[in-house]
Amino acid sequence: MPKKNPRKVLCDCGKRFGDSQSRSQHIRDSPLHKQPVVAMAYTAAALGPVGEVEENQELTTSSAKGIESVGGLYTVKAMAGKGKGLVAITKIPKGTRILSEAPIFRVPRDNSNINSLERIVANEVERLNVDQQRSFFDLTNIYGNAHSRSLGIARTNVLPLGSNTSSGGLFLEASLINHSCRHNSQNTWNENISRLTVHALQDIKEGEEITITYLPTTPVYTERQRFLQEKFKFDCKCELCLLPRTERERSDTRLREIQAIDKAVGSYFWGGLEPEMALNLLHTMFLLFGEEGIWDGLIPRAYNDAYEIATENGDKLRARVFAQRTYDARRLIEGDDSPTTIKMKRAAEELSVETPQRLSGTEFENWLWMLKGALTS
Ligand SMILES: C[S@@+](CC[C@H](N)C(=O)[O-])C[C@H]1O[C@@H](n2cnc3c(N)ncnc32)[C@H](O)[C@@H]1O
Repeated sequence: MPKKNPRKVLCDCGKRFGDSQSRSQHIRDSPLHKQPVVAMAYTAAALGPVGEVEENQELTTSSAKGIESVGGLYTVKAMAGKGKGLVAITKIPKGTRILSEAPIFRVPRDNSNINSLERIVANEVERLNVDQQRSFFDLTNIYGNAHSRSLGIARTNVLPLGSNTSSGGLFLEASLINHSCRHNSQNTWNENISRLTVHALQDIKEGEEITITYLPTTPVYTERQRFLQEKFKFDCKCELCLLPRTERERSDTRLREIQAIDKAVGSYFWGGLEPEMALNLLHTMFLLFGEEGIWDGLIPRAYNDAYEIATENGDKLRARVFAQRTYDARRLIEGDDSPTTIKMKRAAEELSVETPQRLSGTEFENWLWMLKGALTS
């Protein structure tokens, strides 16, 4: 595949850059990518009590207004050491939309002026109806007396309304979803329906807790613990963090490798890498995702990178396959109605070229990722 001139790079968040700043560098540095919740300076505040409820006690049903618990798939329960959480009351197949919820109000995520934010939140809370106010004041506040109770609750619970916006939303039910570094679900803001959706990333068993990630990227163990303690005031004891030391170190090595590949692929877009090498690296990244049990938004993102590499090099055959894979992965995580899913569906349809029919299985994958020894198309 001949190398074309470097062009401007488009990040997931919509930002373009034409200089030597790699996409992954931007992701690391950008506050939009860094802050999954209200983005403000960390304030050392006393911990609000989480978990003042009897363990495993069923607490509410998803009857709060504006929430679609799609088919009554979960209930709210007290989770040991975590406060409340959502638990599946039936088997939830991979790709299922578990929840679709409108925010009760929106707040800026990057407002560093606490006084102004206090006023915004106070006004929004005052506008809520009595039921909503009751549910709002039932949410966790990890900031203790550092702010007004309303602002503390907002800062603890606000979720981002997309990755290319500085706006956050307060959700009465999605806010009850706890974190796991090996999360089984993903939250996404769907601009087309103006709702936050939560989709199952894998089959979830009846009785299993529904979890999302609060992490902005895929950091190693010590970085994860530091971030979660600083921003959310808890020590993570998820399946990944509780691995025996040697397994945890192996996981950290894989995560570092994923980060390094992400950075290297970012450098492709400004001319720092040959396309064959970029695709080879992305192939390795997918192997690492599999070993590490990563099924979230990193999957469509990596396929999208491969799609852009192929497109940029005029390689319609591969671009068609990668567009289809990006679309399939987005659909699982965000549903058919999300703007990014719809965009990738169109991209795949527009590339109506035939893929090499004579190849299948490993041979096809070797060709697709331009691995050594692959048959040329
Ligand atoms: C947005 S709230 C989630 C719902 C919360 N459990 C509740 O009862 O309202 C975030 C807070 O929940 C708790 N939390 C979330 N995930 C946790 C986990 N994996 N382990 C311990 N606490 C967790 C932490 O106190 C965190 O600051």
